[in-house]
Amino acid sequence: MGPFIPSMRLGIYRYTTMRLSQVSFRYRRRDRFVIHDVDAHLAAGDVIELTGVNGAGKSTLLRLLAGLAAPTKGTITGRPGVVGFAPDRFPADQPFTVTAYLRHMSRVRGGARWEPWAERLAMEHLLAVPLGELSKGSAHKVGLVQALMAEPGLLIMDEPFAGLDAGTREALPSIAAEVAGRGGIVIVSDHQGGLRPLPRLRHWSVVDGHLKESTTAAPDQEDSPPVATVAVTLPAADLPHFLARMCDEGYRAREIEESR
Ligand SMILES: Nc1ncnc2c1ncn2[C@@H]1O[C@H](COP(=O)(O)OP(=O)(O)OP(=O)(O)O)[C@@H](O)[C@H]1O
Repeated sequence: MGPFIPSMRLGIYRYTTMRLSQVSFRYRRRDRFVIHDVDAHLAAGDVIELTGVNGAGKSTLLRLLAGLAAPTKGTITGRPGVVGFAPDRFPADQPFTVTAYLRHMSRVRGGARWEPWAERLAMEHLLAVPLGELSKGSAHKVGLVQALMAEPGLLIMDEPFAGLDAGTREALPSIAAEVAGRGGIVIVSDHQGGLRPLPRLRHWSVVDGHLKESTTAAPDQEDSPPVATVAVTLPAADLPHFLARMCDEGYRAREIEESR
């Protein structure tokens, strides 16, 4: 244990509830609606898996959640201030190397540190590569780093497992759990069950633009034993490491009040 440091900031403190009320969306006037009357709430610490067939409206819903598109009808409230969005198709047609792009995004994000994420996602060999020359999986990693670098309160990943190498696939559930452990909300569209190792994963499916939350637990959550909640007091400086360790071990852990 390190020395007690009386005050620290983890970046995410306010435990938000984000609400979608009667959200509908169409791309153009006179087009049909592709999202219909969605009511939903997302609480701090939630990790949500989103599924649906091609064209059901998953990416559109994620863009609405991220604030990249505005509902045609209805409202979305309580969106955390920092949103990280890793799109399904990372725009790789820009004339930058990976490093130049991530440096630029870091400046946009107020000097956020991207290097630890590049290291964690084993990207050193990609840093000098122009974006346009990246494989789909490598481009995804760059998209993930730009989404993660600013410690998002809302992290949205659209099909992040597609084309990813095994190491990064294995790292993603821990990363999602860490963001949730800091009080963030994580939403991931995924058909591959990549987040199923996480306890208490919520499951949403989009069917023809309608959102359904499945009431049946994922197989590995069925018959789960009763849970207990404990309070742990520790030096503030140890908090990030402690939360990461708990999340890595499959527990749901988060700070419940600001250190003084
Ligand atoms: N920019 C756009 N302009 C008009 N229609 C669009 C646009 N983007 C998507 N759509 C339409 O909206 C509907 C939902 O598309 P969306 O991409 O959200 O579905 P999805 O579930 O993510 O599909 P996929 O799994 O194939 O990515 C589809 O009918 C699609 O054709």
